[in-house]
Amino acid sequence: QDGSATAVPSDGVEYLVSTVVGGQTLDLDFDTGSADLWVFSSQLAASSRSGHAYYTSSKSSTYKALSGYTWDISYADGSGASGNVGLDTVQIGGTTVTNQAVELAKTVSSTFVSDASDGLVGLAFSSINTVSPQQQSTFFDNAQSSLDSPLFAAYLPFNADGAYDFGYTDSSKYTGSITYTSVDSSNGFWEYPSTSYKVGSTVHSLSGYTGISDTGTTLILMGDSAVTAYYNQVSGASYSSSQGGYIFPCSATLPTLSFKIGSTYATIPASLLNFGTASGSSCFGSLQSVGSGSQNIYGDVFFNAYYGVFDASGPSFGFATI
Ligand SMILES: O=C(Cc1ccccc1)Nn1cnc2ccccc21
Repeated sequence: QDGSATAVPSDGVEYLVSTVVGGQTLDLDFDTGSADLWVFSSQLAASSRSGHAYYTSSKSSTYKALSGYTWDISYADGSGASGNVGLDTVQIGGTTVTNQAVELAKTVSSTFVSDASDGLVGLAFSSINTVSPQQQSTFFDNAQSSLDSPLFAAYLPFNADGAYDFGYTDSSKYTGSITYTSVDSSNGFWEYPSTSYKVGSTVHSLSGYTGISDTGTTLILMGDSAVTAYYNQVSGASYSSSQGGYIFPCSATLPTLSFKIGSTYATIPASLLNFGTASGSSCFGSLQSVGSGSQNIYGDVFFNAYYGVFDASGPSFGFATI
């Protein structure tokens, strides 16, 4: 059944959604860049659980263990988690899935211990789910048959409560029309061609590049050529190895950044491209390097400017100004 769940900004790093798993409430990070639903669990060492709500399978009357099933995920930022698997009822807003694969963490990397979320809800394609010996389906894949339309949407306004809508798009959350582009799901991501960008009004080619809509990434991550071209237009900008990215004087004037999603440019306003104070009078850029490869990662900063629609029919990705 269609529904909407509130997404609350946390530390400016992620948006958390209150989710009920087997009657137990956890604040989960919705991640369109991965496909595992995993939770902090009673199987974690107490030191790893500190500061977190966690799931205890023995306290759920609807939990069913999947004997011998395991999961082990590594994310592009070097973090990771692993554990075992069961089935339980998961409620997100007004949408409920019974017999959802719930991945119980036995280990989590240090970044998760210090992070605010109590686990993740993967909303990429189930083809990249890590459960073995039988891959499991995402919450969205399992929910689709009960939704009016096989889609979900992310509304993540800057420094304000947002929402994930399941089964419908909410015209009160965006202006103008939604522009859609075909998605190539062969890598398991919501991925599409992204072959040009603009720094201010200057157009640059990015031949062969794609973009990924990834709510599990905070910033906008692009190839080094784009990142260099952008910060060359910012007075006093430099790469700081100690800060782990490009910084600039907080007083600097920033150009806008636009990039093609399919054939339509999305434009990120200068205000969103200053991620905030790095140290002293230096500010950290919202645009950073993705490292190697030809996939740009359009994270939460993109969704601060655009309502994003993830439509399984096609599949396609749509965006509209918020
Ligand atoms: O890993 C990343 C950021 C990243 C770094 C380097 C290259 C490409 C992307 N995002 N992410 C997406 N989903 C995540 C889930 C957990 C941790 C990080 C997550």
